[in-house]
Amino acid sequence: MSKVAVFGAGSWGTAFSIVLADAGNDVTIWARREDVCATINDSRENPDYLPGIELPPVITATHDPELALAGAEFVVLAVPSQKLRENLTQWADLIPRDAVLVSLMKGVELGTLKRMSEVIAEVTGAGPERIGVVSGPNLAMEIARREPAASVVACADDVVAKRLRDLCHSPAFRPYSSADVVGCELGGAYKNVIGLGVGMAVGLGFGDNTTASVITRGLAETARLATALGADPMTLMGLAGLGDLVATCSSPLSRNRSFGEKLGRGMTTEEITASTRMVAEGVKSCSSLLDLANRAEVYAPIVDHVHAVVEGKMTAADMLSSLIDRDTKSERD
Ligand SMILES: NC(=O)C1=CN([C@@H]2O[C@H](COP(=O)(O)OP(=O)(O)OC[C@H]3O[C@@H](n4cnc5c(N)ncnc54)[C@H](O)[C@@H]3O)[C@@H](O)[C@H]2O)C=CC1
Ligand SMILES: O=C(CO)COP(=O)(O)O
Repeated sequence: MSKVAVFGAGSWGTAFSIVLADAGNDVTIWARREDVCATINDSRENPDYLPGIELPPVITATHDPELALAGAEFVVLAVPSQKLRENLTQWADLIPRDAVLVSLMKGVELGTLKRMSEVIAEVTGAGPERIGVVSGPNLAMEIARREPAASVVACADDVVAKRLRDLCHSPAFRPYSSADVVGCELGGAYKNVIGLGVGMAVGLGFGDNTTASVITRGLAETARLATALGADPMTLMGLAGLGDLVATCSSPLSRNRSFGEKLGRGMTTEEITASTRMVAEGVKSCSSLLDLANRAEVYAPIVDHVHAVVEGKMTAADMLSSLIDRDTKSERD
């Protein structure tokens, strides 16, 4: 049994805490809101994010980071990507020096264009052997219901990747280890943007040919950027690439796909953002991924077009016409 601190009591932080508890660990969740801590501790539920799911007794919640981090062997981070730096800066000095930091987040920081593992390294000074990533087709509500699913746990250090694998292998959750942190993180961040694009097509009333085309060309685009930035292309063919893309783009549970669907039906980004409490990471990361692609001189037409719709510079209908209108080219280019 390991002692794990999970920072973030949203959908995925809470669902992954269930996985960790089912895998035999002692889990303390840090929640930003004290009322969420009280509800988790008293009612064994987190109704704002996972209504109807009973949390195992081994999970407790606290608003005090020091309490959550005391003796923690693993520190799991599950706050919105754009909020990681400001939060982690406050917690960094409290983190035990030998604890492994694990990112559950799927985004790229605006401005710095850093992946979450890079933000973690910068803020805490932890080396690559102390930083892991979990990414795969893991819609929080399905995981919380213990529906069978697999995922990838990546760390540059093979021994630590295997420890992470053991840490979260539960009766319903099967992790595979990998050394490709870059591929897993970029696969996870990019699929959110492709999910927005697919959602737009659904919102416009288009069918499976359109969505399959966006998914497949989205995967090509993801692999193009990720490999240019050092990822193994095979990672993108695996659970953290294709697997996550399929789950996100097929599921009405995906916040990114749902957000895109509303854009496709004509709502604005501001209207949709105001109507939900949950994060759709692609709305911000489309901008940072586009900047990353431009910096690496990688052609990224889907991210470019999704970004234009999110920014209100193009309608979803014009986005799809414009993507089709482009000069034709080889499928492998
Ligand atoms: N929900 C899912 O199915 C999955 C989500 N992820 C990723 O996990 C990360 C977290 O997402 P979710 O838990 O789904 O989000 P969520 O929207 O369900 O919850 C976000 C949590 O962060 C907290 N939060 C919001 N603003 C904050 C701030 N300024 N400082 C500190 N905490 C703040 C909220 O109170 C909430 O507890 C994201 O990067 C997401 O892409 C990854 C896999 C699955
Ligand atoms: O990452 C996810 C599934 O793997 C969750 O997707 P959404 O953030 O779009 O809900």
